[in-house]
Amino acid sequence: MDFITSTAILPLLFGCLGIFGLFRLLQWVRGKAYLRNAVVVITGATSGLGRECAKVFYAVGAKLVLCGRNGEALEELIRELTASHATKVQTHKPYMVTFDLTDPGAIVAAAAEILQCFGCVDILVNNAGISYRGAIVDTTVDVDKRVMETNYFGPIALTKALLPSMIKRRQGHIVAISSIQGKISIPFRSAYAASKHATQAFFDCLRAEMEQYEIEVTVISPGYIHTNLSVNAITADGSRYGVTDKTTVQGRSPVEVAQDVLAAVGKKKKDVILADVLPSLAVYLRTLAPGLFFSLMASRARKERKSKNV
Ligand SMILES: NC(=O)C1=CN([C@@H]2O[C@H](COP(=O)(O)OP(=O)(O)OC[C@H]3O[C@@H](n4cnc5c(N)ncnc54)[C@H](OP(=O)(O)O)[C@@H]3O)[C@@H](O)[C@H]2O)C=CC1
Ligand SMILES: CCCCCCCCCCCCCCCC(=O)OCC(=O)COP(=O)(O)O
Repeated sequence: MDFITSTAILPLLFGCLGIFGLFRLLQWVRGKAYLRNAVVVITGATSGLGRECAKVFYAVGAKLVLCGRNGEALEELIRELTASHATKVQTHKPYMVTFDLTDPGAIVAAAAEILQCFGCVDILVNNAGISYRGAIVDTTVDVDKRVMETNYFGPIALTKALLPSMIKRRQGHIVAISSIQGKISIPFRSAYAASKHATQAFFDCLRAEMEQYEIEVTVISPGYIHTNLSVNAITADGSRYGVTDKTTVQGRSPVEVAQDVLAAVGKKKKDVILADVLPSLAVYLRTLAPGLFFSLMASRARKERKSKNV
């Protein structure tokens, strides 16, 4: 046995590890080359994950178009990016476009401005979004619409405005930052979970339809991230939630998640879950044992109602 181990298994093992390592290295080099000088549009770049994505894409030499509603925050980010010299590759001063994703006219104008300025878009990262907290019975349909407009109709409108130029070039990559709540629905998040399920469905359809043009579609579904998402969430009556939940505080750092987003885009992944074990398992449970999953969610709703005395 010792003889077999030393003469056959170990060299085979090291050989496999070597090939795997080489494969990973090649993947990494190809990913970096794919992103260098690429025109990358990032929505929701003023804060949280979008801001950190801006930093990692900038550092690999992408030509950034940073989008958001707050022009001052975008200017500050551009100042911060251009002031840092911590990268070996040639970087490009980002361009900024301010618009609200709930305004269809502004989206069309923003897309036209970007195309006029850069001639094309290589990668669109649909990151901007808002969350929601509330019971369905208390929530006005206006609130449902606001969440859908920001998280679903806005991103798909921007995607549609940029797609024709990608199709013409037979080149492009659309990224949707969804959520684990695009795969499973948890109580008191109806509008948010619905908007993320719609996102998942739309971009899955898009991926299939765009294959003939060699346009890539990546849907990324993160678990909790420590950002302003919860504090900026809207409630049943449309007011701001204003609280940073414990789950948000305990979430992953947006710096790390942005690195995972960069890697997923560089590898042209189609569908990525960036969550801890329990939420990831919950996705499988929802498919394999839906009855059990629904009981767990009902119990979660009972507990939450009790803790809030509603
Ligand atoms: N944080 C988390 O736990 C998770 C987040 N996600 C997703 O990640 C994405 C980024 O969120 P995150 O960074 O966490 O949250 P933040 O609240 O920190 O960032 C949200 C971004 O979206 C922008 N935005 C919101 N509404 C609009 C609008 N109407 N028009 C244009 N831009 C808008 C905000 O810009 P402005 O400055 O204009 O408000 C801001 O830049 C979202 O899609 C979210 O659903 C997914 C899973 C988990
Ligand atoms: C085989 C055993 C399986 C055990 C499964 C147990 C089920 C556990 C349920 C876990 C639910 C996880 C919910 C995760 C939600 C999440 O990560 O959402 C990300 C967000 O988008 C956060 O937004 P929010 O506004 O809700 O903070």
